[in-house]
Amino acid sequence: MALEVDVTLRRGDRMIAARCTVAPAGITALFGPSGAGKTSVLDAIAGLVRPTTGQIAIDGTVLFDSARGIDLPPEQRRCGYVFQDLRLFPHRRVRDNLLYAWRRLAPSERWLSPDEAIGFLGLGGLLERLPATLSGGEAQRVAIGRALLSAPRFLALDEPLSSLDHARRDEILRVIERIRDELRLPILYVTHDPAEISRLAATVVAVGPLPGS
Ligand SMILES: Nc1ncnc2c1ncn2[C@@H]1O[C@H](COP(=O)(O)OP(=O)(O)OP(=O)(O)O)[C@@H](O)[C@H]1O
Repeated sequence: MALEVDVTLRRGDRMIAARCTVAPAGITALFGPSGAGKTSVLDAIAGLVRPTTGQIAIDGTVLFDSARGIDLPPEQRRCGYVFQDLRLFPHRRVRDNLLYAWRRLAPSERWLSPDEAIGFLGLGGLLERLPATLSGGEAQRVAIGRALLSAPRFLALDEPLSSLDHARRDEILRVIERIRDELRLPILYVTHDPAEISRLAATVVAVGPLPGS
């Protein structure tokens, strides 16, 4: 499944442009300096911010088309979004965070079971914990698990290593590589770190302001 994105969007007084094809398997990195608009582009793809113009489609399904007035709500886009600040539900235990979207899916839409996700991410010992008691790496794995259990067509990871120490970064990088290689899910990966891009062998898409804006 290829995700095709060609949009412009307004943020405050700036216009941001993004054009990319996210490959069916592998990692596509949205790269650019702080404030370039990378998170805004993920938000637009996920359906949280409405672009000014353009189209977003995945495998023939149009998620957004300004000219045709198509703007699918987030839950129909099936974007597994892992926010930079994770946004785990603080009052729900890990188990209930993981199952939040999964419980709302039709059984036919589910392609991963909770047991598979828990095993894949090594979350078995954390299920009764509240998010406030988790380490940064554990919380990141729970957020990735919650996204995977929402039966996504693709995963969007916003600077997933930014709040982690060196050892935890390596752990999460290995998780992301296994999602790429074993689950073979398209991954859109926001970073401003060239080392992450070369380690993940990602295709790079530059995000920046529209010339003249
Ligand atoms: N809700 C908003 N209203 C107005 N301007 C915004 C809003 N959100 C973001 N911006 C502005 O839009 C621009 C792009 O922000 P965005 O967070 O998308 O950049 P980024 O490339 O992800 O940055 P970072 O790497 O620092 O996370 C910035 O100038 C930011 O100040």
